Amino acid sequence: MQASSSRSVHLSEWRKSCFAITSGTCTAGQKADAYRAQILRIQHALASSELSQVCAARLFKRYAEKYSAIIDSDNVETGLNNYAENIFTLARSQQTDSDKWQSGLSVNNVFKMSTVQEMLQAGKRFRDAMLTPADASVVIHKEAITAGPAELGARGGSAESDPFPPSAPGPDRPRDVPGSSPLMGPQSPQPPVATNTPKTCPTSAAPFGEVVTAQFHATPLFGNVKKENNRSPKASTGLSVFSSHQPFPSGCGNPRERKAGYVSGATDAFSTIPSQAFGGTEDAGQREESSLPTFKTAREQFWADQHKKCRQPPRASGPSYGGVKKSLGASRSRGIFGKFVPPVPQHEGGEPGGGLQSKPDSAAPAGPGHPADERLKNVEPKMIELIMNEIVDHGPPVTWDDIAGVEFTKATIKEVVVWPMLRPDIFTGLRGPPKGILLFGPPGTGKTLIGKCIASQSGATFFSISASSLTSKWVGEGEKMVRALFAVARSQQPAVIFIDEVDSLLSRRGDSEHEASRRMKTEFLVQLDGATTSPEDRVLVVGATNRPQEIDEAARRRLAKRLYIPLPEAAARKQMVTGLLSRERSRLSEEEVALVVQQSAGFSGADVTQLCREASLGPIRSLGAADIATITPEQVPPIAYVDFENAFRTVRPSVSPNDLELYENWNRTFGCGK
Ligand SMILES: Nc1ncnc2c1ncn2[C@@H]1O[C@H](COP(=O)(O)OP(=O)(O)OP(=O)(O)O)[C@@H](O)[C@H]1O
Ligand SMILES: [Mg+2]
Repeated sequence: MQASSSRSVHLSEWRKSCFAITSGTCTAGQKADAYRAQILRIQHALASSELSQVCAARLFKRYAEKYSAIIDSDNVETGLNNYAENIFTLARSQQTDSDKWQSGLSVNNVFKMSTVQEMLQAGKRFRDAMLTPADASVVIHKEAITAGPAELGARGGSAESDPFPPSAPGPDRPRDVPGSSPLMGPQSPQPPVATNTPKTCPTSAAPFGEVVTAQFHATPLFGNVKKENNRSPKASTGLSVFSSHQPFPSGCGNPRERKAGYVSGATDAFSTIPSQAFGGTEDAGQREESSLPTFKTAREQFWADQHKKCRQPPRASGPSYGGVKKSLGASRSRGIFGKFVPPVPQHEGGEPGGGLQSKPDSAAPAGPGHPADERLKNVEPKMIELIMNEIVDHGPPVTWDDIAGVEFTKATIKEVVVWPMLRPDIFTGLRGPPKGILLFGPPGTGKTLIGKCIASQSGATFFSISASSLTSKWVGEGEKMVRALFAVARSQQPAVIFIDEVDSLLSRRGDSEHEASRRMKTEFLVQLDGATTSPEDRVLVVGATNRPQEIDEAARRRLAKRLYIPLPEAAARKQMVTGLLSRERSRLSEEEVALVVQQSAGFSGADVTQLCREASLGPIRSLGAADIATITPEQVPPIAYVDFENAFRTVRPSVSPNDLELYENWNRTFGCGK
């Protein structure tokens, strides 16, 4: 009964104020009063559970916007241009003494406020005591840390989000009581509780921050101090002073911002997370910090110093092994210099684990003369990074025994790649290794496999480069990429640059060819020739191709060791077949294996592998579909000769006799084998 009568009272008041607002005869001040009254009524209704939170939030937002529009407007007829005073009034639930809604404060006399004076003094002190920007930052933080917690602790919450001083009247200061509305204390369903309102007004911090920042911007040191000030004890004091009803300048700051803050703050206030009410201010501070470059934090200064150090040559580094492909840079924390990956390790002062690993059996020295840096000084860091990504460091290791046949080739490669890496002191002068090797032969004979074996066994930094990695990643700059490649390889020596399908990179230069492509090839030849390298440099280029006749004649000369990788002979095929069958269950007799070897004459290594794969599927095919679903691996029948017979029906040699003749001719003409 009582409740219904109070509701009807509210309703009639509501109607009255609605009429006052819409009548068109009331002044801006009256309208603002009416809106304010409505806002307070909404708060009251919410506190006494007459309105749902959703409904109250919606109404509050609506009236807050209208109210804000009037007090912010500088139109003398429709607005009050008196924001701050009215916010105070709203906060206190009192009407201002000033009938005219004019603030006693002006922009000038705001600087006489003790709080503002304090801030200015603090700024001056910082400026005077400034040693470096980093030091200043430390001071600011220190102050915030030393003085802040006491105040925060006393308040039992965020000083920023609670504009009330500890001395504010207790009952009217609802704390963060779980389940209670942030607007109204749980035990205060009394009409308008003014002290709750500031929580709905994050703008209470905004004008403050704006004034302070405007002053501090005069000195570069405080270029981005806004956030610090908001956090500093002085900022807290300022907020306390502000909320303890000290006058504050009106008209400072952008009314639209204030309005937005007010309205969003109002919405926040209706959420059940009071501490969010001031979140927007904090974020804004962070954004602002990043946009003002004049001030460096200690961390930024540290990074800048580090960066300077990185640029300076002194980096004693031994040659590094290329066990780092992809992991180089990818696993690093790059910090603010994200893109740049130093191509050589930083043993001193570098990031732990960030650089390259030490090459275990590295023979070549890089040493204290920092040759790596010297070599790379004219190379773009981005290109260095791309090249470093071509270093091979993973994949299953391939041993020399995994390569069947090609004994002469294997011996030659050991001679020119492995031993010189092990004993550079012996392999000098005439015994010095060649600068380039060309592996050529029919497809599927193991050229790439040999490349992988060199990568695993040589102990050198192994760059696996394809024409596409030199051209497509850096369109039109292939020439520079080639230069970068050799520069990086020299810095990582001993190094092997393996170029699979080298014909696509070093095909004969033609008239119709694109200029960029020609230039890249020419650069490659220059680098390969060693004109730009010293005789001690241990960089070996290994090219592989199944189209040797297409290689540019100048490149052919530079790839001095041209090794023919022929189709595997019977012994090699046998080694392959037995090797492959040893990993599966099979019941081929010696004679049957010999038959398979005999029948596979003319097969390449890849063909033999394919034959064995096909044969291995024979036992499975003999099973029914139902058995395949249920059978265990052990129950799969072993591979038999009959499976090879069937496989021979589908697997054919991939190299034709005509093709073979071309290779053999080319080998006779240009090859260096026996
Ligand atoms: N001599 C060999 N010993 C063992 N396996 C071999 C040998 N030659 C070829 N193979 C098998 O054939 C596969 C293909 O070989 P690889 O890719 O090295 O041929 P390639 O000469 O590079 O061919 P292409 O000229 O077409 O690039 C290898 O993965 C390996 O399984
Ligand atoms: Mg290949």
